[in-house]
Order: sequence, then C-alpha cells, then structure tokens
Amino acid sequence: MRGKFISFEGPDGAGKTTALNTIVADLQPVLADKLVVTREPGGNRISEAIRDIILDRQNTEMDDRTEALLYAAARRQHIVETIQPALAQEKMVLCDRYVDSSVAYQGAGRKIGTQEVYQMNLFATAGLLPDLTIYFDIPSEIGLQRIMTHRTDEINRLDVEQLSFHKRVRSSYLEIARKAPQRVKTIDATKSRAQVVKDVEAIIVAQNGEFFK
Ligand SMILES: Nc1ncnc2c1ncn2[C@@H]1O[C@H](COP(=O)(O)OP(=O)(O)O)[C@@H](O)[C@H]1O
Ligand SMILES: Cc1cn([C@H]2C[C@H](O)[C@@H](COP(=O)(O)OP(=O)(O)O)O2)c(=O)[nH]c1=O
Repeated sequence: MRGKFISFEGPDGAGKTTALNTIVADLQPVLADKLVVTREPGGNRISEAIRDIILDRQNTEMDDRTEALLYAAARRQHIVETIQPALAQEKMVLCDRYVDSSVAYQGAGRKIGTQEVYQMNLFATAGLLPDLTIYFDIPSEIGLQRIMTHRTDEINRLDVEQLSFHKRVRSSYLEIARKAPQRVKTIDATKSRAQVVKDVEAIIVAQNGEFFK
C-alpha cells in the first residue's frame, strides 16, 4: 500500500489553517507517527526560503510567471523531501495547499492561464496528485472580511490583491472541483468552525478506513 495524500485547498480566509489545527489535534492521538502534516509553499529549508521570497511584500517587481515558477520549484523540493518519503512509508500526508492553489492563484488569479500553469506543474510534480482534496468553499467577500477583521499575523502580498483577483481564484477552484469530483470534495466553509471540522473529518474517515481500524 502507498500512503494517502490529502490536500487542503481554498481561498484566503476560508478557514483552512484553523480547521487543520483542530483536525491534527483530533487525528494525532489515533494515527500517531502515521500522520504527516505539511504546507506549501514550505515544509523544508529550500522551500521555506522560496516562500519568503514569494510572500515578501517588498517584492513588487516580481513577474507573474516568475511567481508561478517559484511556487512550482518549492513544490518539487517539498515532494522530494517530504511527500514522497512519507507516502513510501505508508503514512497519511495532510498538505495545506498543493497544485490546485497554483492553478487557481497563478492560472486564474494572475491570468497566466489555468492550463498553462497546470502543464508547467506536471513537470514539477511528475504527475503526483493527491488521493483526496478537501476544498473549503467560501464567497470571496466573506473570506476577505475574515482576514481583515480577525487576523493578527502579517497580511501577505497575495492577501492584499483586489476583490476581483479573489473572485477569479474562487471560480477556478469551483471549476477544478466540478471537473474532478472523484478527487475533490467541497465543504461549505461559511459554517461554524466546529461544523467545518466535523465535515472534513467525516470525509477523511470515510475514505481512509484502513487508517482508522
Ligand atoms: N468557520 C469559521 N467561521 C468564522 N470565522 C472563522 C472560521 N474559520 C476560521 N475563521 C477565522 O477566519 C480567519 C481566517 O482563518 P484561517 O484559518 O487563517 O484561514 P486560511 O488559512 O484558509 O486563510 C481567522 O481569523 C479565523 O479565526
Ligand atoms: C501553494 C500556493 C500558494 N499560493 C498563495 C495562497 C496564499 O495567499 C499564499 C500562502 O500563504 P499562507 O499564509 O500560507 O496562506 P493560507 O493560510 O491562506 O494558506 O500563497 C499561491 O498563490 N500559489 C500556490 O501554488
């Protein structure tokens, strides 16, 4: 058996980070060292360094394709150092963002083109896709509102994009979910924190019975 690769996707402010923290706290006692939690861009020394370059608000001169290539480069290193070794050891990998983020943010948000960004990522990933993707769906206005009103950490370069950018991102995610219904499961991220966690955990448990025997 290969392990299980599960990605978490959604627009900024959808509540992924919040939900993931609780989900990890709930799953850790059950799965112990079978659980690996990681995030993109990042997860290792090289990818974290790339992350710092991409999200630095001072890098206003960054070209859109440069940005897309940097995300893909960080992804490649993350796959090689973290995801593939964990899957080879039959672990469950929970990954905060993966290729769908690039398709939605760089492909649609930055208007590079979703197909082009997907194709470019095929080189980076050598075709590795998650077994399951949980997509946190939320109207852009609500997501942005959450970020602006609640968040205390620094607002990054992508968070300050226009509402129209975030709307393109959401539309692209909805399109991805429509085209890949087997892989992508959509949850209503406007629900309460507790309900969102419940919905996500129900999907993970239902699809990964072998981990919860
Ligand atoms: N279900 C929810 N209902 C209301 N507010 C939420 C919910 N989930 C998260 N939040 C709040 O919204 C903000 C963004 O959440 P966060 O988890 O950082 O989103 P993401 O990681 O998807 O960008 C945080 O302040 C968080 O407390
Ligand atoms: C992985 C990835 C992330 N991003 C963006 C989405 C986020 O705005 C940002 C990651 O910042 P982060 O602070 O991790 O945001 P979040 O908590 O919402 O996941 O990078 C892309 O544009 N393309 C990508 O391929």
